[in-house]
Amino acid sequence: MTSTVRVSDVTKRYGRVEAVRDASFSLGEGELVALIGHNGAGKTTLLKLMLGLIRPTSGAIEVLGDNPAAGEFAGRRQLGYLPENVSFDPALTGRETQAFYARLKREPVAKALGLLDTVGLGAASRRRVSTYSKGMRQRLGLAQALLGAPRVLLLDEPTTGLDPELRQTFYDIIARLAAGGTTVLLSSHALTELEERAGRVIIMNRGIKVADGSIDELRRLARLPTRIRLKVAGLAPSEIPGWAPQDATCRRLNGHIVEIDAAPERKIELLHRATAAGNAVEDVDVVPPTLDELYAHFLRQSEQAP
Ligand SMILES: Nc1ncnc2c1ncn2[C@@H]1O[C@H](COP(=O)(O)OP(=O)(O)OP(=O)(O)O)[C@@H](O)[C@H]1O
Repeated sequence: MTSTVRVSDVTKRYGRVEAVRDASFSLGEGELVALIGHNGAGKTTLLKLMLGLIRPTSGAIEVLGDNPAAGEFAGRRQLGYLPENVSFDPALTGRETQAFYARLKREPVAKALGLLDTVGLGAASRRRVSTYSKGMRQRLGLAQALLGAPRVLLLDEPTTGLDPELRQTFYDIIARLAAGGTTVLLSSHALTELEERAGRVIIMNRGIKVADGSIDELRRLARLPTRIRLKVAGLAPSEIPGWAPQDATCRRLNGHIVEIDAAPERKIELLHRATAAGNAVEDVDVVPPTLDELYAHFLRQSEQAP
């Protein structure tokens, strides 16, 4: 996979605050990567470094083969950015706004206006931005970020304030871009919606990268238990079935459900036990650790590190 972004041993200090400390990672073509972390974890700082808006205190950044902070950054036209708070001139229409940004980026205006349809703003494009809802302004921001078919797309909390349907449209658009080879990096707090969508997750805590991998890789590393939920007939209200392993945590969820925490390597054995002849198991759900739980785990681990 060709790397489009390389962050090597980057530290960014603001006075005594270390916004980013010793961060290193590469992003590849076609990757859809979520950058997650608490407020102040360093996410926006990383995006600004990649955009060349600020320079690292130490370390090096390369975007599309260039230093983004160098005066003449050739890759800039292939870089799309959606800031956390998009703000546009309220007196301009959607079309006028998009045309303005197209000229700034030296892109053909007609093609740029077509992007308004892509983000579902075609019908509202002749209305003033002052009449747009938050979600519509966010779509306009995305249309602006998509100008010039970027090879790298940086999105700062792009789904905040979007309703579920818009979120779906939004993820469909960026998934299509990633499938076409664009590197998409999005910072977010919305962990549940990222779970099935991000191919890779980078977790930041207090400026430090504390985890980096696909959700499956993070699950393997974290070794958190998988919850096995079984619907068992004929149990008394607080009864735990005799076949449940003594050394595993078991709990009752409601009248019928027994929930067992299974270490990753014991999942299959437990399912065998549960479904062995004679057991009254009527249904089973296997619930692996969620991104929320993985995130909490890696944060805890980094806080406990010496
Ligand atoms: N221009 C600045 N001057 C001084 N400190 C700054 C500046 N920009 C960021 N910081 C500090 O750097 C740290 C990281 O900030 P950053 O904006 O990167 O966090 P973030 O992860 O994007 O947070 P959020 O989720 O709240 O947007 C914070 O402690 C912040 O106060």
